Amino acid sequence: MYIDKKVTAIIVAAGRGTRMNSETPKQYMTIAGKTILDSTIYKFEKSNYVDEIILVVNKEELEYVRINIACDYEKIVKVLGGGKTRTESVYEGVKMASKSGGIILIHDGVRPFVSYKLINTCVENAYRYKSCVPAIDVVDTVKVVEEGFVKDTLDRKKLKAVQTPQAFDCYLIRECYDMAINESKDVNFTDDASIVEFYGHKVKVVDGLSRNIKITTPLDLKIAEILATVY
Ligand SMILES: Nc1ccn([C@@H]2O[C@H](COP(=O)(O)OP(=O)(O)OP(=O)(O)O)[C@@H](O)[C@H]2O)c(=O)n1
Ligand SMILES: C[C@](O)(CO)[C@H](O)COP(=O)(O)O
Repeated sequence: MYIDKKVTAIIVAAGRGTRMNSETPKQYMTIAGKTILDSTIYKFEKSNYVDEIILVVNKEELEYVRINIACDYEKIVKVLGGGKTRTESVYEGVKMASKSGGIILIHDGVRPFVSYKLINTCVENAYRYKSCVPAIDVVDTVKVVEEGFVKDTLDRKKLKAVQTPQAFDCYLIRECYDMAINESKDVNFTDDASIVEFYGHKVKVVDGLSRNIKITTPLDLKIAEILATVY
């Protein structure tokens, strides 16, 4: 499909990886000889649709990343310092990318197994619908638990587990993020689409990929080592 808009990928990698329990932030851990962050950036560098990449990292690592990582990629146009939460880190990228007039992809730096096809699908659907997220079916039964007892069992047929990249028209995501940051600091948004939904916009859902895991825990790292032998 011909996309007559600039496509900017924001890769957020400013987290500390507390659930990984490791001194080195997980995005700098190595799998199959490459850091997780390098493997992630590579997918966007080689994507036919992506024109430029904005990388968001911890402020303390800015210099290191600029010198040792960013210079290896032609599409990285900016390395920015992130914030205390994922939302704050994404916002730094959104403020910069929204000047492009195009499409913004927002991706976790710790999802290196994203495919080129999924990136394309998200861009194409954001071009058409302004917002798009990839999602997979939930395989467990999900319950609402309060004070150690089940309050409710949710209808699994209606549930999806959402991944990144999440793709948006740049003006829409900028407007929603501006409002969220300025007005709703108490709301706990765990992904970017939630912010767009919160302000009443529809979000298109496309099929995600089981292998597109977010490397979060030591077990995920073991799974990632196996996935890296195949993808
Ligand atoms: N302040 C933050 C927090 C998270 N992230 C990024 O958002 C993605 C998804 O977050 P998560 O897996 O939760 O990473 P961490 O915050 O590092 O992990 P934890 O919650 O276990 O500390 C990661 O690429 C992470 O680096 C970020 O850019 N800025
Ligand atoms: C954005 C996300 O990856 C979608 O599944 C997820 O919500 C990030 O959550 P985290 O709390 O930063 O791990």
